[in-house]
This record gives sequence, structure tokens and C-alpha cells, in this order.
Amino acid sequence: MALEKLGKALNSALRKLARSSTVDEALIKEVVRDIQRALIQSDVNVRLVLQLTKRIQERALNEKPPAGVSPKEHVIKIVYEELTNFLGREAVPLEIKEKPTVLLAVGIQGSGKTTTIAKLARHLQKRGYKVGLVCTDTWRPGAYYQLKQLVEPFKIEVFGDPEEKDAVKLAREGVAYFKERGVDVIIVDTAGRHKEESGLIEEMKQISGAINPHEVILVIDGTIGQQAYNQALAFKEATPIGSIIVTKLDGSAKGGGALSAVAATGAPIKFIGVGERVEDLEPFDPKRFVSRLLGLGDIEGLLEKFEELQREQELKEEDVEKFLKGKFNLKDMYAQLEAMQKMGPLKQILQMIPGLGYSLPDDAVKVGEEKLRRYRIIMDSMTEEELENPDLINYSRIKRIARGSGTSTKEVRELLAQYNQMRKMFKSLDKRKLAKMAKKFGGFGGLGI
Ligand SMILES: Nc1nc2c(ncn2[C@@H]2O[C@H](COP(=O)(O)OP(=O)(O)OP(=O)(O)O)[C@@H](O)[C@H]2O)c(=O)[nH]1
Repeated sequence: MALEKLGKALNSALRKLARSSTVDEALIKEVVRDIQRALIQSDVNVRLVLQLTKRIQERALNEKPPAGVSPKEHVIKIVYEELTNFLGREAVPLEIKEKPTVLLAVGIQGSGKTTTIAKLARHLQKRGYKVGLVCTDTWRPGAYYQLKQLVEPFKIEVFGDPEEKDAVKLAREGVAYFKERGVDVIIVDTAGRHKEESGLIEEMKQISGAINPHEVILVIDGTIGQQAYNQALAFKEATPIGSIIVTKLDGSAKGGGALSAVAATGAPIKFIGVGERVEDLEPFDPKRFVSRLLGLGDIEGLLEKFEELQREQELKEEDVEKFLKGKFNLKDMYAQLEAMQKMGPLKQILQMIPGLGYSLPDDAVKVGEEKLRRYRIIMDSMTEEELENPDLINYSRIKRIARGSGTSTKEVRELLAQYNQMRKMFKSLDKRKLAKMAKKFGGFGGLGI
């Protein structure tokens, strides 16, 4: 998870509130101090931290909770709101309005730019856009091959010529090439050799003048912490159509500093990089990010992920409901397992489920393709009634099902065990936290109040 350490520290500060019987001035001040410490440890600029925590303290001490809201909930809501504002308040999504939309990506060497372009291309492809990539890095011929290799599995085409020395020419030709092929989005990668922002911005201006992009995206390395401020500012001043992607937020101790520094410049952060794999890119939404960071759960994110899946898989709304409520039979389980295979690591999904916080179970419900195929065969030998209500399956039925499907009783039992495990897990989630969270996305399921 992005900023895991900061999240844990903030979560434990809020848990103090959740656990206490009364909320008084001393407690509020203690919690505010904990928040200060957590943010400073994550390299957030001290001046910004003080401004933020002062606001939290003032509001927490002076504002009266609205009717129906407990003082605890109220303070937590204030912390949530202020942190959200701190990181930019509203999500600013990447818009693909015209065909083709041309995006120009810039970033200092090692910022993760090439990887990020591959991630962005895949992200857009998953949403149904046909994407073409143009590599204009004339300094590092390897960049072209690196990009090609990253997107090869997804059949995304890369235009480039490692022999060519004129980056502007490459950019112009690449855009023309993909325009002719009718792609929806063209992403132009640039060289990252520059040691300073000035060189980077100069090249951006030159290429930009040649291809007239809809948006220039700056890729910033999240591990540089609050130093990101200067990079983001210089960029924002040079381009009116700039957005930012902050990378390497997985495992970075300074990620909080980088995110808040970029947000402080007013440049919109549209995505964050949370790992080395092509799938590890997340649209950045301050609200959702903060609620996850604080361990409040991310029901919105979860639902969106399901929506995405639904588009891919025609998963019905009632299936999503069943999944969330833990009411499902063997057929549903099969559909869910199949769905999960598509959705990527289950851990990421579970992390979004309110209430699970940090004690994530192992990937208990992730099964391989081969196993799924075996499950299908076993299920084909069950009666409709058994599929609807697996509790009916006794030992003699297990034997018959194994024989009928040409599998073993061990495998049948394994399938049933998996079903029971999943059912139990989702049921316990449901009971503990989901009901509260379901009321409104802004609930505080993760804190048990
Ligand atoms: N952990 C983690 N690593 C990342 C992330 N994004 C990129 N990286 C890694 O950062 C390193 C540099 O990434 P590149 O994409 O090669 O960097 P670049 O900025 O394109 O570098 P140049 O092509 O030289 O300009 C690689 O090892 C990437 O795998 C991320 O979000 N998380």
C-alpha cells in the first residue's frame, strides 16, 4: 500500500480517539501532536504540517458536532477533511475528449517515467482506448526497447528509432504515424537525461511546440519527498496544461512529503505509482486516498473496481451485492474466483474493504487457472440444488461427485473448504463493519466506531 507507514501512524492516532470514552482538549491536543509527528516523519514540510494541524486543532476544539454525530466521529471527520484538502481536495481525472488525444510525458531520469507511460497506456487500454506510444529519447537507445518490452504483452505499439538523433522530428513523425492509424490516445515519452528542471522544461517546450499536446504530464519520483515542490512548481509555471504523476509511493518513507508538496503547488496529481508492475498505477483521488490511508476503508474504490470488472465481465449488480454481503452459493463463488483472477492480487482488493485495515489475510481466495478449471469440472457433476446450497453435500455425495467428475474426494472437499472459507470471511466482514459503511461512504468502519 502507498504510504503504509504514514497510514499506520495516523490510524493509531485516530484509534486513541476511538478508544477513549470522552473527547476533551487534552486528548485532541495529543492526537494532533501524533498527527504532526507522523506527517513530519513522512517528510512533509514542517510549515505545512503546522498550518494543517493548527486548523485541525482549532476546528476540533471550536466546532460543535452536528446532531446525530458523536464528538469522536466529528473530530475524525475533521482530520479526514483537512487531510483531504491538504492533498488537493477533489480528484482531477485524466480526460480523453478528442480522438486522438495527445499526451506528452516528461520527467527527470530515474523518476520512473518510462515505466509510468507503460502503466498509463495499459490503464487506458483497459478502459477501451486504443493507445500508441512514441519514444523520443535520443540519448538512451535502451529506452525504446524498455518501453517496447513493457507493453509487448498488451499488444500496444511503440513508435521510435534508436538511431535517430532528433527528438522533435521523432515526436512529430510518431504522432503523425498514430494519427494515421486512428488510435484514441498517443503518449509521447521524452528523454529524462536532464539533471535540472530547466533542461527538462526546455525540451518539453520544444516538443510541445511541434506536436501541440492536449496535456503535458510530469512524472515525479515520490521518494524525493518535499523536494518535489520545486520540480512541480517550475513545471506548473512553464505549462498551463500540466498534470502530475507521483511514482514509487509503495514503500517510500517520504511519499507523504512528495504528495503534499505537489498538491501545495496547485498542480493536479492525476495518478500515483504504487509498484513496479504495469498494473501498479492508481488514479489519484484525495478523498479516497485519505480514507484508505487512515484505515477508514475505501468502499468507493472497491465499487469502482467492480464496475470496471463489470464492464469487462458483465458481472451483474446483484453479484456485487452478494459479494459484499457474503451471501453466495457455489456458482457465485466460482464467478468471484474467476473475477478475482482478472482483478489482480486479492490483497489490493481486500485492502479497499472497509474494516480490514492492516490485518489482511493471506491470499486465501486466490486460485490458479488450472484449479479453477478443475472446480468447474467438479461443479458440473453437482445438482442444481447442491450448487445453490452446498451444505446439502454429505460424504456419500462427495464420493459420487468425485466419481462423476473424474476427480478425487480430496479435490471435492477442497472446493467445499474454499467455499466455506470465503463465505466465512465475507460474512465476518459484513457483520463487523460493512453494515455501518454501507450507510454512507464517509463512515468510519476501520476504527470500529
Ligand atoms: N517500487 C516502484 N518502482 C517504480 C515505480 N515506478 C517506477 N519504478 C522503478 O523505477 C526505476 C526507474 O524507472 P524507469 O521507468 O526506467 O525510469 P525513467 O524515469 O524512465 O528513466 P529514464 O528512461 O532514464 O528517463 C525502475 O526500476 C522502475 O521499475 C513505482 O511506482 N514503484
